Amino acid sequence: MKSISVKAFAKINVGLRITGRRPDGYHTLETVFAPVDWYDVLTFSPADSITMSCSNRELACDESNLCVRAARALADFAGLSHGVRIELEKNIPFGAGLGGGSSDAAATLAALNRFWAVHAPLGELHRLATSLGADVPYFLESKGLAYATGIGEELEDLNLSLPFWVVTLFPGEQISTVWAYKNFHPRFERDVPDLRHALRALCEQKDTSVCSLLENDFETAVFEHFPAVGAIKDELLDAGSLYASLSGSGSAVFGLFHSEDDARRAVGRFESRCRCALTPPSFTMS
Ligand SMILES: C[C@@](CO)(OP(=O)(O)O)[C@H](O)COP(=O)(O)OP(=O)(O)OC[C@H]1O[C@@H](n2ccc(N)nc2=O)[C@H](O)[C@@H]1O
Ligand SMILES: Nc1ncnc2c1ncn2[C@@H]1O[C@H](COP(=O)(O)OP(=O)(O)O)[C@@H](O)[C@H]1O
Repeated sequence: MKSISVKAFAKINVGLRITGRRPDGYHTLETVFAPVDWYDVLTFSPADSITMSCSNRELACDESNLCVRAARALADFAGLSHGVRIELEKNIPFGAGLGGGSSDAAATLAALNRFWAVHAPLGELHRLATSLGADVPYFLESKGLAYATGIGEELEDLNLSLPFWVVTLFPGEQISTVWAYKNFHPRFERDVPDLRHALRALCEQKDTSVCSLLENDFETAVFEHFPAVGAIKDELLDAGSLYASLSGSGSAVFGLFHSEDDARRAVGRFESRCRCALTPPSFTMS
């Protein structure tokens, strides 16, 4: 069998409201995931056992890696003892709130489902994905903007796309998701229209007045503990972005821009200090 290579894209959260805490400790939330043009490349080749290598030596390639965990979860589900060699070209920063690990896990599930001819039904893949991480189903099931509730695994395709240039910056701080969920300032009770309304107005009418509804509930705690991250957001606004926000639990920050020139100028301003990605309007994962 031949090798196959696939891209695993990063996401940003356009608005993120934490709405409650479940008895198992997980938090319920309301968010909109959007894809950005920053991706890892995974290559799968035949092998006798499940093995993995990665272009970034900082990332463990053992049983803790989400690619290996996804491969094992699928093999266990299918009752197979097949092997695979996974090579990960890691480009997406981790501990960034960009979902890179979750995207790698989803790409592994989808690719091995074909590579090993498991043909697991979608419902089963969704269950496996959720067991690997709350963000994993998004990468498995969507290519564009998706509205997420539950713990992030209940998804609705919005059939919308962002009509803006997106500049995504990684300030270099690695922030653990567990830390962020322990330290955010809860605001569970809120009487606001749901994020779908805001996204529809923003995408269909370019109505930027709705941006005030797009808070990210991690920002206060993250900016208190990592002031440099808050400063990057302020600088993005200063550079002309119509809206800027932390993505997920950080530390990545993104800004939306009307014009390509302004977005490229912003990249030029930050690229010597931060890893950056520029995403064109109406971007989808493909
Ligand atoms: C915050 C978000 C926003 O999209 O993304 P990131 O910033 O990590 O990219 C997600 O909720 C992260 O999802 P994901 O990274 O898949 O989380 P998981 O691996 O399932 O969970 C890691 C830990 O985060 C906490 N957790 C995660 C999701 C959730 N809805 N409630 C939680 O409380 C739990 O303590 C859990 O043990
Ligand atoms: N394939 C992978 N890519 C990235 N991180 C991984 C991977 N496998 C396991 N991890 C672990 O998951 C953590 C969170 O990674 P990631 O999902 O990229 O960030 P975030 O949750 O901030 O979006 C990393 O710090 C790392 O310890």
